[in-house]
Amino acid sequence: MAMLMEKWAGLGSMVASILFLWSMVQNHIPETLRLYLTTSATKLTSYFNPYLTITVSEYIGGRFKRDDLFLAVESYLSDACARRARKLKAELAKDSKNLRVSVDDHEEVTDEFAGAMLWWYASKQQSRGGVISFYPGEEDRRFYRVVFHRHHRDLVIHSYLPFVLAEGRAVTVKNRQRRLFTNNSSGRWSPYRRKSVWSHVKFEHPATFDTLAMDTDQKESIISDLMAFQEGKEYYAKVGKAWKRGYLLYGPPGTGKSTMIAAMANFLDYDVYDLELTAIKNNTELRKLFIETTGKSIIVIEDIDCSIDLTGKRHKDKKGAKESDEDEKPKLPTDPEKDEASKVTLSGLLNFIDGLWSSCGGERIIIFTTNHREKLDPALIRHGRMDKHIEMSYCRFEGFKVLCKNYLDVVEHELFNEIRQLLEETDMSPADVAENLMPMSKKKKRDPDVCLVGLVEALKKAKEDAVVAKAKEEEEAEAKKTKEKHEEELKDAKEKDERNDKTVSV
Ligand SMILES: Nc1ncnc2c1ncn2[C@@H]1O[C@H](COP(=O)(O)OP(=O)(O)OP(=O)(O)O)[C@@H](O)[C@H]1O
Ligand SMILES: [Mg+2]
Repeated sequence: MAMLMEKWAGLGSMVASILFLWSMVQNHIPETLRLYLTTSATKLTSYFNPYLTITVSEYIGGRFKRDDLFLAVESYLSDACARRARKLKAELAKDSKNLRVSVDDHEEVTDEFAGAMLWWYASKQQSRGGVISFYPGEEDRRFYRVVFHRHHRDLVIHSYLPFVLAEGRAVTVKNRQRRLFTNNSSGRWSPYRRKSVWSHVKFEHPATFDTLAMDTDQKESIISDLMAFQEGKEYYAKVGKAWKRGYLLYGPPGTGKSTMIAAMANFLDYDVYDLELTAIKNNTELRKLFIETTGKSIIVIEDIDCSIDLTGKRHKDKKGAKESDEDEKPKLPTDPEKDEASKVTLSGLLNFIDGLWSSCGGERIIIFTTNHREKLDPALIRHGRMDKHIEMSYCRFEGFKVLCKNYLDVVEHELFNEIRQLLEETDMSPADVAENLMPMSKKKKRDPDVCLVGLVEALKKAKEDAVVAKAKEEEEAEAKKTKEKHEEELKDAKEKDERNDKTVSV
């Protein structure tokens, strides 16, 4: 035992001496020789070692921004490989409500791609002693390193790494907190802060296509349209069109236009830009706002007919006809030169939709909503600008069944036949139907029977009101007609009298 101890002690002192000697040599041999020795050692190892290594560092070049590939690798490994790792770390991702679990430093995870085995390590490089840096990441430079057999060199560089980049980006998009943007009035724009033109809050609307009450075929058609758009990157590039699509949602108030936008955003996982046209002074501001939007987003202009007067001006101007004076809304000049400084023009808006500025990226959906489609300029809503026109209509039985299931968990009821009949005969918006299915008074609680009886009563009342309103309307129309006829007769009589007077005087 004593001999063994002695041997170990001797070995220890020998190692210590070698290390000391090596540090002395390092300090005293010239820089070039040291470099030469290191390079030769690397060459020698690589001769015997068939494995290659690629390092992906956290900060490269512009030190303020984390490298895109690094972030993608981090997301990819957390999503695809973390289950195989035994040392993980968890953190609350920035801008996100989710916990993010990723592979911890010095932990190895294996991955397989097209028959090739790959080993990933996460690690960090300590900064040179005592340096306090202003730049983020300067103290601890984190990196990921992938090791693979040199046979797979081309596969890894040309296929695997691009695959990791795409997958990692997709995971990042999936996990991000989506946002609802609204445009600030230009008085609040700052020339120094690029992001001051839009303000945002978390987008947390719970609407989905499952909770949306509407005709099933129409719903299916919208969903397949959205899916085709989302997967259509190559197609749009092939036909030479900007990767964007326009939807016009029209219908009476409370029929679910805004809810549909939220359902679309949730379905596609997109951000929403709610563009308030009345807060914009001119086309230049409109253009700037558009440039500041990002891809994977829905740009919405709600109640387009109310925000600004865009109705039929092009036609009137073209024909040189007089402008109608019934409209009290602010007038929209068609000629940009005339009032460039103070107005958003129709042509400005058309340019906006046509994606003249699509050089700043694709994958955008533009949605207009209106209660009065007929009031809009046909140029604004022609196909190519608003590719799909979606009518949101009054609640019919199919829509009612969706609401009934969502609000009351009821799929069958003895009152359904009566309700079906009443819904065919009465125009009631889904918002009003929903209101009847969700009574907030304590007395009624959420008893489905009580709610449905209440709905039947409301529908009957709406039907009676509609009959009364129609009768009144007809009465008014009749009275107007009689009045006009009477005026006409008076006018004729007056003219006749005048003619008679003239004949007498002659
Ligand atoms: N088709 C629908 N499916 C499910 N819920 C609906 C539907 N339509 C309306 N609602 C309910 O009614 C409320 C109002 O709907 P929403 O704001 O989407 O109507 P809108 O068509 O945008 O109305 P407006 O024209 O006044 O803007 C929503 O909160 C939603 O809960
Ligand atoms: Mg709305």
